[in-house]
Amino acid sequence: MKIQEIRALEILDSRGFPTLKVTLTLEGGGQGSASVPSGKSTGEYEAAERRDGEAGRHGGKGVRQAVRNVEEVIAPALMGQAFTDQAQIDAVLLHLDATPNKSRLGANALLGVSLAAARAAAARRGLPLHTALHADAHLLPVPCFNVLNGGAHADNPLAFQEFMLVPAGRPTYAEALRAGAECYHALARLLEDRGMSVSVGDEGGFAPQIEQPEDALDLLVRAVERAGYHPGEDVFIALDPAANGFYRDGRYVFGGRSLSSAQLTDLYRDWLGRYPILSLEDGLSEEDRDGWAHLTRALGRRVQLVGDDLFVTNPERLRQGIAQGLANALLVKPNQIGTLTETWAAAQTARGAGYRLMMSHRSGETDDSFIADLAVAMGTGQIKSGAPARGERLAKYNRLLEIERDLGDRARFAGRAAFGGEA
Ligand SMILES: O=C(O)[C@@H](CO)OP(=O)(O)O
Ligand SMILES: [Mg+2]
Repeated sequence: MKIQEIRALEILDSRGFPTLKVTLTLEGGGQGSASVPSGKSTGEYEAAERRDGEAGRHGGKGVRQAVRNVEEVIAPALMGQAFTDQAQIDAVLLHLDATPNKSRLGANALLGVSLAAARAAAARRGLPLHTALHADAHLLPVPCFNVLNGGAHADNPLAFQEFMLVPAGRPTYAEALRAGAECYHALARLLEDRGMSVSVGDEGGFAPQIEQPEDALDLLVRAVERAGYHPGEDVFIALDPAANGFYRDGRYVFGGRSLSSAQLTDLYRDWLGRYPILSLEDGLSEEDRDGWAHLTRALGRRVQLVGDDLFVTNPERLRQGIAQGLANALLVKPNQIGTLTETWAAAQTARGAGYRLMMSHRSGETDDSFIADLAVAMGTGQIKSGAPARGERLAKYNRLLEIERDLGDRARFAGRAAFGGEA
């Protein structure tokens, strides 16, 4: 395939900040577009977004330079060349940028082109994206709904960032989505009954004025029951404390507490006995590698331990972490690394080591649903895309409904097995 044209456009993300959308056209037909998300609680070692120096009229820093890099550097280098596959295109992107963290052209510029190319290639073949990426993909991921927001994603006093409901015990993806939405509404009624705010955070989850993570966990369990589901059978819990956010001078400071790494691990162990928790992401800071090793030894057989900031979807950082016995699952965020090929490589490295995979959105999102198809193509068995409300979150969840319907009898819902462990 030969690339005929690549255009980029500065658009706004779900927080009203600039990001970019790339459209790539192939010679002889086939066009694809992709929009790039943006995180707020970013890991230290994520690939660098290209942002302009000055805050623009949107209040956030623009991506005009990233747009120019797509149109003036990347497009001329790719146009007219014949490519046989995605890996070749991504290799040229890496070569053009030639920095370890994509800071020259910007991981946002590279990813936009990389994903748009995948879409264009699928369109040319007349295939749905998930099928084009992996021919017999048929595993529908368990959706993890972030229904209570804290940390960097909300202005409430809750230090832990994400409290997710995981309807892993439902029979199909569509039933899981329905359960998530019903629990979300039940939670709203519960909060209203208690006179608490139902305003929402960046990912569409509620952000009431609570401070203690245990209060949030209790609310989740009550909401599941109120919606008529069984906690620990139909619906489970996943957490993303995003512990970098409350790590101060070697201690974890939240809700009036100051805990050592070992004490926080003990607290998590206690919660595993009290709440139906299936998954714990970034339970400790990325800097606290000894703590991570201890956490993994202590709880890794009982619960999924996901590395997000810890691994930043980077195959090399993941390899180091695996060698040190850190975590047992990888959070997959394409924009942390910058190309589709490297995202696959990270996922494959994780799989090879027996680590599980959770596909993930960013807190700043667009209506692009690429990660829904990618989750199916990779067979991650898990996806988190925020609350079951707000368009940019539902773009992914609703896309998965279409995929499940289109796969028909071949569709399989990953269910509880996707999380391993005993919980
Ligand atoms: O920490 C996370 O997992 C993400 C997505 O939920 O947040 P952000 O995109 O702000 O890094
Ligand atoms: Mg995270």
